[in-house]
Formats: sequence, C-alpha cells, structure tokens
Amino acid sequence: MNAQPKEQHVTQSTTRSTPIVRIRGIEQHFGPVHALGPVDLTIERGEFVSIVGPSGCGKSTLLEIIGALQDPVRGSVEVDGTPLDGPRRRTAIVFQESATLPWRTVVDNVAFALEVRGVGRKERREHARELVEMVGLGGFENHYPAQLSGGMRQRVAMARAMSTDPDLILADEPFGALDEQTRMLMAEELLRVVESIGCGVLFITHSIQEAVLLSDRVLVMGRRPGTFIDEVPIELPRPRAHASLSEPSATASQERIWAQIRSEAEVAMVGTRSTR
Ligand SMILES: Nc1ncnc2c1ncn2[C@@H]1O[C@H](COP(=O)(O)OP(=O)(O)OP(=O)(O)O)[C@@H](O)[C@H]1O
Repeated sequence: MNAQPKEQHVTQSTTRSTPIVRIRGIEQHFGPVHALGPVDLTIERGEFVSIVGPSGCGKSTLLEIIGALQDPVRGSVEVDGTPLDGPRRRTAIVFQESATLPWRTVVDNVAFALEVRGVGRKERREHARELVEMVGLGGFENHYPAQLSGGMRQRVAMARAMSTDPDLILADEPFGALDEQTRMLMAEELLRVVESIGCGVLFITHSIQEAVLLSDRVLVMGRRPGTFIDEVPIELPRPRAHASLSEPSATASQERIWAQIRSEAEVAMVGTRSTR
C-alpha cells in the first residue's frame, strides 16, 4: 500500500473545531537527500497520534517541521488554524534526552519556561510544584538533576513541557533512553497527564507496543523519503493501562503495524546492501 492516509475524521468525530495540526504536501530535502514526503497530516484537538517507521525514514524531520525547528522545502503547516511562522508558545517539545539545568532544583527546572515568560516568582513556583506533583515527583522538589534517575529526569522534562499550558505536545522518542519497565510506567504516566489536560499529541516511537498503548491512531511511515503507508485506528477503551495490550484488538493492531514496518525495513536493508 502506498497511499497517503485518508483525511480521516474517524476517531475525532466528537469535535468539529479547527484541528490543532493540519499539514499539506510537506516535503523536505537535505541537499541531494530527499528525506521526507510529500505528506499530509491532520491532528484533531486532544487527539493522540503516533508515528512509527524504519530508522531514517523522516519521522524526526516531520516533527521538527511542525515544531518550527526547521522549514520544509514544500508544503504548508497550520497549527491551531494559523499558518506556522515560527516557534509557538503553546507547542511543547520533548526529546529523548531533554536537557535539565543541572544547577537548578527540580521545581526551578520546571519553573524555567515560566520565568523566561516573565511570570512572577511566587506564581511560577506554585504552578511548578503542582506539575511536579502531577508527574509523580512529589517530595523531590528540591533535588538537583544529578540526584535523580534517568526516568525521573524525563519526568522533570515532562512537567516542564506542561508548564506553558500546551495545546500541542510533540514528543520524539521521549522514553527511548529508559529501561523497559521505566518506559512502560512513564507511558502510563504520560497517558494520565495528557488525558487530564486534553492537548493534541504527536508521538514518535520505535516501540509498537508504546504506540498502541497510547494512541488514538498510529501512522506507519515507509522508508525514506517517508510517506504514510498505513493508518491504524486504536479502538481500545480508555483509561488504558499496560494490561490493555493483551486485548485481541491491541494484538491485531501490533501485528498489522509490525508486518508493515518489517517489510519496509527489509527492502531498505536490501537496498543498502546492493548500493555498497
Ligand atoms: N540536517 C540534516 N542534514 C542532512 N541530512 C539529514 C539532516 N537531518 C536528517 N537528515 C537525513 O534525513 C533522513 C531522515 O532523518 P530523520 O532523523 O528525520 O529520520 P528518523 O525517521 O527520525 O530516524 P530515526 O528513527 O533513526 O531517528 C535521514 O536519512 C537523515 O540522515
């Protein structure tokens, strides 16, 4: 299958408001390398969309374009109904190794984005404390990043991302550096937090399980230049937890996604061997 995903309004029929993200015909090239596209994508408000696909297919490139960290060579990006012309205050971006500031305590790391925006000290610390509590770090407010585990530091990054009242979270392999158990716990935590604030999420992961557990829709990207080759609606009831993955529909979704990725990765590997 090599079609762009249909303009689906399947899982998001509950809202008729402007989508939080609408991109059309996005393409990216780096010199002679055609890295991405063309791709179309719509994310509704409050919708959780994951992208999975073989290494190097253009996932991070797409996320960075939506986050205004790079400009595409072709196509249009609208966020919240407005053409994107630079970084937005209400778009939060979380990376695999989101940096924490080592000389600041947990609460001051979380308050940092508010400080930059000129929010008063008392107000920003109060809000930061609530967020620290929300991501399960209550009691660690005054610890420094070096005193925390990798998973706890990633929770700090998550709390900081939430501090600016995001309507869109762009997450690029946010749990990729964590061990499997921490990763699953963090995924459950993220679900809880996102459900409580109701923002749209674009989530890139190499873990099919994680994508199925978290998402309303999983988009499968084919090998470079990446385009969407499948769109898998995840119809598991919410709230979800790790156990949801053993439900028959979740297993079927994982198998469908894996079959697509495997065939793309195999073709990519053969291509690499034959061009050596
Ligand atoms: N700044 C750049 N300059 C040149 N090539 C780039 C640049 N950024 C990305 N690329 C190339 O574009 C392609 C897509 O990269 P991208 O990082 O988006 O892939 P990805 O799907 O996120 O990969 P992974 O899953 O391994 O993180 C790759 O071939 C990469 O080498």
